[in-house]
Parts: sequence; structure tokens; C-alpha cells
Amino acid sequence: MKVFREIRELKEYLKIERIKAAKDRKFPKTGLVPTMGFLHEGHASLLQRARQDNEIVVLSIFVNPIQFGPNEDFDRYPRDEDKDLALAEREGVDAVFLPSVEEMYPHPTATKIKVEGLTERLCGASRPGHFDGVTTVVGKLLHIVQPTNAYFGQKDAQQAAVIAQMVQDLNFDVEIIPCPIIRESDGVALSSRNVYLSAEQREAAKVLSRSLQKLQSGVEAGESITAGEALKALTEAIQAEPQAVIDYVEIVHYPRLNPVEESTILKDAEEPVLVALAVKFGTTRLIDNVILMKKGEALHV
Ligand SMILES: Nc1ncnc2c1ncn2[C@@H]1O[C@H](COP(=O)(O)OP(=O)(O)OP(=O)(O)O)[C@@H](O)[C@H]1O
Ligand SMILES: CC(C)(CO)[C@@H](O)C(=O)[O-]
Ligand code: BAL
Repeated sequence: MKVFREIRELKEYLKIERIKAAKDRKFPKTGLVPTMGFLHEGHASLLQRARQDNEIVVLSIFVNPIQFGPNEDFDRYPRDEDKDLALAEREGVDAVFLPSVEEMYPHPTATKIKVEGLTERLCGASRPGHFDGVTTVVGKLLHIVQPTNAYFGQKDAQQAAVIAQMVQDLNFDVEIIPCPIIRESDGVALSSRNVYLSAEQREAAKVLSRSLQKLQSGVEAGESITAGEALKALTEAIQAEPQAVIDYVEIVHYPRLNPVEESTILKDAEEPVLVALAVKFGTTRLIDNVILMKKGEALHV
């Protein structure tokens, strides 16, 4: 496994790998998995999917300062390079890209990529400018690596939709592959930020997946619950947990994120429905969601 800290070195490596393959009249597919590190089994699942689909797998690890707000956790975001490299090696990654902030942003960023509309709701409303930072860094990574496929987790469902929109609007030649949420055995979605939680907060955090999954199994079992009723039930369940402070609970169509009418019976919705929430436990903000779809329907971003 190769580790690159400079853009120039990574591009040179990819060029050589592609020239070598071209001699055998092959064009190797490249899969990119962008992350902020402190890797867990959620990240591993993206790497496994990338390994299945591609000849070359590139993992990027970069805690991107421009997607954090001034009062957010950029400085204390968890980092563990040795552990990350061991997980990457275990998953058969070919190249890890670990740039410094100066390498990615040698000048104050005069140029940003902004996706309008989709970024104004949900996490975009709570974290102004966040998605401009995400699309700018992902745009740069896509240009640097030129992957065939790029992999994003559905835990960040809005992020996957925003990136897919950017790729479509700006004609990036890449397939965006959404991957399912990986959860702990008690239902809590894996997240690097879970390390911030005290034992009591970690216990309380179970309310998120428990209430989302209750809704999902009800809808899948054919219950006629409306979007308005679902929103009320979810909000009440979370408010009943004293440690939890709701940032938002929303029910929208996916991937366009347009609101679902309160009177819509969820099991009859024409398009997939995203039930998404962001909830604070102390200073730690967690997100989680479920996507309600018709049986056998495939997820598109
Ligand atoms: N539990 C999970 N299941 C599937 N994918 C995940 C999971 N957690 C993170 N990912 C995906 O991994 C990629 C990198 O995410 P990131 O490094 O921010 O990890 P994270 O655990 O979500 O961290 P954070 O705690 O900052 O939200 C994103 O595409 C994200 O959606
Ligand atoms: C996609 C990403 C790596 C961009 O910094 C980040 O937002 C994340 O880890 O989900
Ligand atoms: N996984 C999303 C990155 C962030 O919260 O900044």
C-alpha cells in the first residue's frame, strides 16, 4: 500500500498505473473513498465495495477545515493515522492520500463550488457554508484522482445527494455510489464523533436509531401512518430522552429533498422518502436517517 502526502506524487502514481495497464490494453477502474479519517467499520464497508468494483482503490483522509463552522470541532476532531493505515491495509487499499491543509489549500480559497437549493435545508440550514466546503474539497479530490467511481455513506444522505448534483451539473466523469449505513449491534450508527460521547450519552443516543427503525418497520409492515404523524411520534420519542436536544427532524423526498406533505401516507409515497434527524447530546451533534422505499426499489442519488 502506498501513502502519498503530495498531490503531484499521487497523480504520478496513478498515471504510471494507468500506463502499465494500457500496455495490456486495459483501462483500470479507480474507486475513490473520501473520508476525514478515524476510520471505523462504516468506512471499511465503503472500502470493501470499492475493492469489489475497481482495480485501483484510493482512500483519502483529510479533515477539511473549510467545511467546519467557526464554533465547530475542527481542532478536536479525532485523528489516528497509524490505526487508519492499518485498517486501510486490511481492506486492500492501493493508495492512501493524506494531504496537509497547506497541500490542499496553498492559497486562501478564492474558488469554491456551491450547490444551491439542496444545501439550504436539513444540515445545510444548521451548518451555514458546510456543504460549500464539502463540494469544494470533493471537487478537488475528484479532479486529482479522476476516479471511475466514488463512494459515499448514506449516513450523510444529504451529502451524497449534494455531491451527485454537483457531479451532474459540472459534468464530472464519475459514478457516485451511495452505500448503506453501518450500525453498532445496538442500532447506533457508526460515526467518528461517537468517541466524544460519555457512557450516559452513548446509551441515550440509542433513541435515534430505535425511533427511526420503529417507524421504518411500521411503514414496511403496511401501517398507514402520515408524514405529519410520523414527525410528531419521532419528535416526542426523542424529546422524552432527557440527554437529547433536537436540531432538526425532517421528512423529505430523496434525493431531491423537497418536503413531503404532512397528509401523505408514507407507505404510498411515490418517490423514496428520507426521514432524517440531527440531535445534540451535550456538545456532540449526531445525525441519522432511514430511507423509505418501495420493496425491490433501488436507491439513486
Ligand atoms: N456508519 C456509517 N455507515 C456507512 N457509511 C458511513 C458511516 N459513517 C460514515 N460513513 C461515510 O464515510 C464517509 C466519510 O465520513 P466521515 O469520515 O465524516 O465519517 P463519520 O464517521 O461520518 O464522521 P463524523 O462523525 O464526522 O460524521 C462519508 O461518505 C460517510 O457518509
Ligand atoms: C466527504 C468528506 C470526506 C469531505 O470532506 C466529508 O464530508 C465526510 O467525511 O463525509
Ligand atoms: N461526515 C460529514 C462530515 C462533517 O460532519 O463535517
